[in-house]
Amino acid sequence: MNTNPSNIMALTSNTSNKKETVCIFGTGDFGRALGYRMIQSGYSVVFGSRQAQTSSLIPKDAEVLSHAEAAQKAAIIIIAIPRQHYNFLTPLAEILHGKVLVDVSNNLKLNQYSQSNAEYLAQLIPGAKVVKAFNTVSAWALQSGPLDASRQVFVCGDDKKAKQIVMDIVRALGLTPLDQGSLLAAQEIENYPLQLFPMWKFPIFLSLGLTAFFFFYSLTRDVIYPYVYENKDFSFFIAISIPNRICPIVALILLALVYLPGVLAAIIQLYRGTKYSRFPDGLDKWMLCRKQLGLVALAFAFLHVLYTLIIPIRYYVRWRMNSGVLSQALNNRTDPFINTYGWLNDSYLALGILGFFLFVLLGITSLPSVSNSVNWREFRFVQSKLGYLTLILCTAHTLVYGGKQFLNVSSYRCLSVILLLMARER
Ligand SMILES: NC(=O)C1=CN([C@@H]2O[C@H](COP(=O)(O)OP(=O)(O)OC[C@H]3O[C@@H](n4cnc5c(N)ncnc54)[C@H](OP(=O)(O)O)[C@@H]3O)[C@@H](O)[C@H]2O)C=CC1
Ligand SMILES: [Fe+3]
Repeated sequence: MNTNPSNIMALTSNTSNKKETVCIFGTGDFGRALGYRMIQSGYSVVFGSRQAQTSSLIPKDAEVLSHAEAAQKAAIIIIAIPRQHYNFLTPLAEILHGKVLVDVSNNLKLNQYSQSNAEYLAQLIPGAKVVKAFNTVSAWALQSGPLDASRQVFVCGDDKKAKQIVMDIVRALGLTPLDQGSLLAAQEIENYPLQLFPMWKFPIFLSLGLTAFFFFYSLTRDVIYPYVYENKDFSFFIAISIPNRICPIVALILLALVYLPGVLAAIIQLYRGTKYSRFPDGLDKWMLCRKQLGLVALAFAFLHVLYTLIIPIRYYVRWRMNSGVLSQALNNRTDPFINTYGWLNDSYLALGILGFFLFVLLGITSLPSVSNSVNWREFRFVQSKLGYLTLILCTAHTLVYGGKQFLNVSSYRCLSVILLLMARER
């Protein structure tokens, strides 16, 4: 029997071109895809299958044997079989003793079993060294080459050497191993593929909610009110004017929400007098999705910039400008130049430009490739100090633009439309 330590040592020190033999249990989609890729990378592959016959789908350089025979040929066995069939391994426990078993399995639902698949496997075959890996790459990604899809492979396991061997294989296949620690991490790793943008959910739903709210608010104020009380049709505002009002407000609120949880956390720590206690669950989750909140905010700010840049070419704006000029000419009057207005207008634009510039800078430094190249203190400096400065500049930009007038007019107009609706109901 081909058991362990010396065997494993031999494997790690093997640097010649022809790499060691790897055994794969299961000739399903994933087993075949992995086998194919391993053969390409120079490994010898033996499949362990219930039917020891080659089908045309199986890579032709691979051998197909019974489970027991195949297991004896290699020190590493990849179990490409769904968890519910794992009990067929129990009779093989003796052969599997001391071997590295790689669990690649996924479940159909989040936390489907109380125990992770990898821990279950370790419990079934106590003498084996179980390593969790490969579950986050799909059979499709393995076959379509390393250019597509995610290259990250999360690896965890209790035996350091076994984990190292698996990580070397991952690297040899052109993928990037990420050590996640002991087998306790398996549950989390098994949940990854089942999550759909977990960190993006809250920011996206929140921004959609805010957008809807401010849309109806502006619709009432700028379209319905003039239509009802002044019989004017401003419905075309829906295309540009209203979105351009929504974008900066939502961007600003989201950006503020990036920095609010930090402040709340500090208050909680001061109040409790210690930093060694857990934050409430909601706050914890909120803190974890700050980067995503910030990026959604940046997207809204970007839209606001685009909408603002096209203002001069809008028909409505050109018409208003022309008719202003005409009415001055017709009435033989010249509006005086007011220096204060010049200052107000230019400073609000300058604040907006600087605010947006810093906002983009924040977004860029949150990219992994950039944040990896700065140290923690530099990252903190950019994300916190510059972040607050961005928030201040953008808020000032909005306030100077006339937030006060906006709120007063808005609440008056919205209220009158609501009152009218209520009167109609009666
Ligand atoms: N498909 C994918 O993209 C991914 C799959 N995975 C995981 O890989 C594992 C295999 O998936 P996949 O290849 O898609 O599944 P398949 O259904 O295609 O293949 C499963 C294989 O398991 C073997 N098998 C089935 N029932 C039994 C049994 N009762 N006893 C022994 N062996 C059995 C069979 O192999 P044989 O006929 O040779 O005995 C079968 O081909 C799963 O745990 C899955 O979660 C992980 C990441 C991605
Ligand atoms: Fe603006």
